[in-house]
Amino acid sequence: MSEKTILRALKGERLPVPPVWMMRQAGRYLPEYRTTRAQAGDFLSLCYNPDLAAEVTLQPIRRYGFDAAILFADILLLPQALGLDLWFVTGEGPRLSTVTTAAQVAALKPAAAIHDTLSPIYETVRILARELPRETTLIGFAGAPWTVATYMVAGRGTPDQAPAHAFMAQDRAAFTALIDLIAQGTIDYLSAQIEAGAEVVKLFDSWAGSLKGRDFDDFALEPTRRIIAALKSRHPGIPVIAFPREAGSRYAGFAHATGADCVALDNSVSADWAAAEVQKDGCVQGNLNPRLLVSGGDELVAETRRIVQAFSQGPHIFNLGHGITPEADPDNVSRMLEAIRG
Ligand SMILES: Cc1c2[nH]c(c1CCC(=O)O)Cc1[nH]c(c(CCC(=O)O)c1C)Cc1[nH]c(c(CCC(=O)O)c1C)Cc1[nH]c(c(C)c1CCC(=O)O)C2
Repeated sequence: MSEKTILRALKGERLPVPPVWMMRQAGRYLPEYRTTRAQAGDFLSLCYNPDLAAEVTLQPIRRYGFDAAILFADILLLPQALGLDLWFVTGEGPRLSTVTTAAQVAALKPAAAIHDTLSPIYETVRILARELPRETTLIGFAGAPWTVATYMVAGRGTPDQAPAHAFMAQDRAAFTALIDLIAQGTIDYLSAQIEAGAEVVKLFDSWAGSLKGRDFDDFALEPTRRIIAALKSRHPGIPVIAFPREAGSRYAGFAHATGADCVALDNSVSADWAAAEVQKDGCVQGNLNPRLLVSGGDELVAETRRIVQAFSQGPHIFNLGHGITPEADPDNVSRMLEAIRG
């Protein structure tokens, strides 16, 4: 059987050793990333430089032999392509011009215009499709509409997404129009990544946990369902991973309701619960606390083995519950891989 291990797991196959990759595997914990980033100048220049973005995507593959590479880019490039200003403040994070009224939503560019800004990203994907080892799966990605909207409304990351909740409460129709525009842009953006060579796509809904009840249905579940339905009709056979982070009990049934082929789990849910309630609908991924790659030791090995064991009865891709942090020790990643692969 020569099909790539990640694609087999995404089709529902249970593998004796789970395939593995890590959220944020190309990043500041790697000295070679810091060197290339310095060469690019700043983070956004790195994202929009296809040769250097492909280089940093390949670095963790060379060092660790992960089963998947994730395109190096950012979820906030789409808001920039829709007309917002975007910049990164060193040590603080992203800043954007904001969208807080119906008139500002109406003034954004149409989804069809995004390719003018995003075409270098498609070039990165084309380079990677040529250069990756034949056993490595190439994952494209975008933010899910709610998470992207939280940054567009607040102009930055927020602990509780209060500005987006306030916009929603004040003018639900205008907020819905914003979500719809992002969803359409996301469909076009991910389609272009697939056409350039992405074999799997992932939707990051990092702030899904702050949506409750009907708001979760309207702004996390429904846009994800719509994006997946459109992608499946344009690109049958391309698997989609959904990451509704901190969805808690709403992880149950999420794959079924949205059509996702795999649900990525954060580290706040129990692996045993997720094995029973989420994995019964298909492949799962995630759950290791990224803090353990900073602290290492026996706890890292024990937790890694516990997660492998908990998900061993069904389709599973090993991953973290969130991105690896800059403080992580690269040697701890090797220890984690040894605990998985033996
Ligand atoms: C919310 C979000 C963003 N970006 C992303 C999310 C969703 C996942 C999550 O919840 O973490 C997704 C993302 N960001 C990045 C990737 C690249 C692929 C990979 O995982 O290796 C991916 C998939 C690179 C990045 N995106 C960013 C970096 C660090 C930039 C640097 O080199 O200084 C990287 C490698 C910057 C970024 N980008 C974003 C923030 C809030 C920040 C600042 C925080 C930080 O610095 O870690 C927005």
